[in-house]
Amino acid sequence: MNARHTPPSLPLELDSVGFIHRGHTLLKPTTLRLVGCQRTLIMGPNGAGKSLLMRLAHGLLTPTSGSVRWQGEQPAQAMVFQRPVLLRRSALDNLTYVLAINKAARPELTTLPRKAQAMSALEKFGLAHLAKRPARVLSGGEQQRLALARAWLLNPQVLFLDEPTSALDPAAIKAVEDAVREFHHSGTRIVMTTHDLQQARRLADDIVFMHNGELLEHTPAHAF
Ligand SMILES: Nc1ncnc2c1ncn2[C@@H]1O[C@H](COP(=O)(O)OP(=O)(O)OP(=O)(O)O)[C@@H](O)[C@H]1O
Repeated sequence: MNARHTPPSLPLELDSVGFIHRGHTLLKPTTLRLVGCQRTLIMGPNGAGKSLLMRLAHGLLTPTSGSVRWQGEQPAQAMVFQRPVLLRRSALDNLTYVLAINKAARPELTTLPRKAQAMSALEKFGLAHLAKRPARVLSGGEQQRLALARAWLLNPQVLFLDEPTSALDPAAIKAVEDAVREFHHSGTRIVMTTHDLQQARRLADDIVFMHNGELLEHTPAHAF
């Protein structure tokens, strides 16, 4: 493995994590332990609570009951959404910006000049020829690869991906899946939602199955 960093050896633990909104239980108390440098795919029908579970795990949302904790120091995390949120500037500048705003919190990211790091990430994800193009005019697949390049620069120990391929054609889906493998090989733990069982079989080490705001199963991928 060509690891860029030591993967989080200590697990992420969700202990009876629940989420109630305006009297409606959207996530029933859920206990989940993610250990090692695995690729965990979260599956289930629309409205099952997949994104909710992931946002709670990432810390974007606070549970209304239970707790989310990393045993040990909280690792560096990044998240890629179904529709990438990109700034109104060039592809290259979207990347240099993320390095600039993380300068204080993550000084280790600034060992090389920002532009050189950003260009190398664009090259890695096949976007170097689009460096100067405004990010928001890129195709859906290109935007998703740019979001992945941005996450790559942050060198996350854990990458959360929320249905990153649901709006993409087969070639773009393959590019995203290859990128997920690349993150995994570099030592990043993956937590990703998908509707696509075949994709889960291609990518997952373990699968979490949700239904109606409830975690029904957490199993190794080969047993799903
Ligand atoms: N922050 C929030 N506040 C209030 N309701 C929410 C919030 N996040 C999600 N919900 C609701 O919780 C339910 C589960 O949503 P979630 O997005 O987790 O489903 P999902 O399994 O990811 O579905 P899909 O496959 O359609 O994306 C939905 O009814 C949604 O409207």
